[in-house]
Amino acid sequence: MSTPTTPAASVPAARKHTALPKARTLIEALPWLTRHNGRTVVIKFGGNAMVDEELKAAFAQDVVFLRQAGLRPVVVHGGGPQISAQLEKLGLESEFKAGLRVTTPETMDVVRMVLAGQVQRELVNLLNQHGPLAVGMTGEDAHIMAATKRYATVDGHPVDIGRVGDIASIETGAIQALLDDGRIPVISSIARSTDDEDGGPGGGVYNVNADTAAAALAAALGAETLMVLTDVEGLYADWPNSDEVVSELTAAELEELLPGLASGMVPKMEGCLHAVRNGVRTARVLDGRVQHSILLEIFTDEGIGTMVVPDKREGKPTP
Ligand SMILES: Nc1ncnc2c1ncn2[C@@H]1O[C@H](COP(=O)(O)OP(=O)(O)O)[C@@H](O)[C@H]1O
Ligand SMILES: CC(=O)N[C@@H](CCC(=O)OP(=O)(O)O)C(=O)O
Repeated sequence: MSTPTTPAASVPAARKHTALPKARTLIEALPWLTRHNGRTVVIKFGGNAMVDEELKAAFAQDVVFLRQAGLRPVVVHGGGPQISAQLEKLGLESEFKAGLRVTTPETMDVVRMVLAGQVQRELVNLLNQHGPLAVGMTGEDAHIMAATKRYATVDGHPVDIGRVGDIASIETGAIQALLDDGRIPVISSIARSTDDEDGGPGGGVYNVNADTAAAALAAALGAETLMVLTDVEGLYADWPNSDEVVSELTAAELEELLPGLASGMVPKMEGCLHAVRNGVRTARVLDGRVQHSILLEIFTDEGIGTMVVPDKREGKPTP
């Protein structure tokens, strides 16, 4: 007597669940998860990218996702438009020279109040909707960032723009301790002064461009990646005449382009150059107006924006 068999046609090749596409999406991210596990990522969130509530909430989700996926995200935030709005409310004017805010001692008080008391608090609160993760600090805390006076270069000449600083040194201890503890540091771009003569109102601290601060921090932390979120798609090759985005360029190529760039992009691209010249594997400028731009950039092939990579002799970047 022969053994009964089930007709082959009635055996499904593989049982498919309706949620299978979700599993596929997760599995697609596996190589990226493996590659970035344990790596530090510094994310600069620009004031111009913080335009609406949904975007801010999506930004917070992305950062928390990175943390839960085993990366070590650090947020450095800007707030230029928010500072300008507060100055206007107080009847004070905003003036920029070579892309840097002219910062009187009075302005410095407003910068500090808005960045540390308003923008940073908002980001910390958004991140902490997902758990006790974010801790906000300014560069003054635990000597994280020290700065010296910075002059703007206008028509080739140095111009005094008040309490604007350039990073002189960074102590990463407090940030590393927070990262080791599973927290997400959120840093405002204010630095303590190392100049001796400081004192009086607004004395002792400097207003640092947030792109500059993020790049310096990325280099000091030995970050894998610096991500700068802003309100354009990336670096436009021929701004403002065309919207063709430069998708990738080397440090040497960027160095050549820098003198021709307009303010706004200057501190970002200078920061990207500084980062990749100082050990950061890739520096990217992303469109912060695109929801989940961080996840799209880190976990998919469809990288968006502009990526700066080191020159070949500086080491091969991770894609
Ligand atoms: N080559 C360029 N490519 C893209 N944007 C440029 C370029 N040159 C100047 N910009 C300007 O830089 C701006 C981004 O810088 P900024 O306003 O300081 O943003 P954020 O607040 O995100 O730091 C863009 O909105 C654009 O107006
Ligand atoms: C010296 C200087 O210009 N500091 C900036 C700091 C904030 C910042 O950089 O904010 P965004 O990233 O949103 O432009 C300012 O006062 O506007």
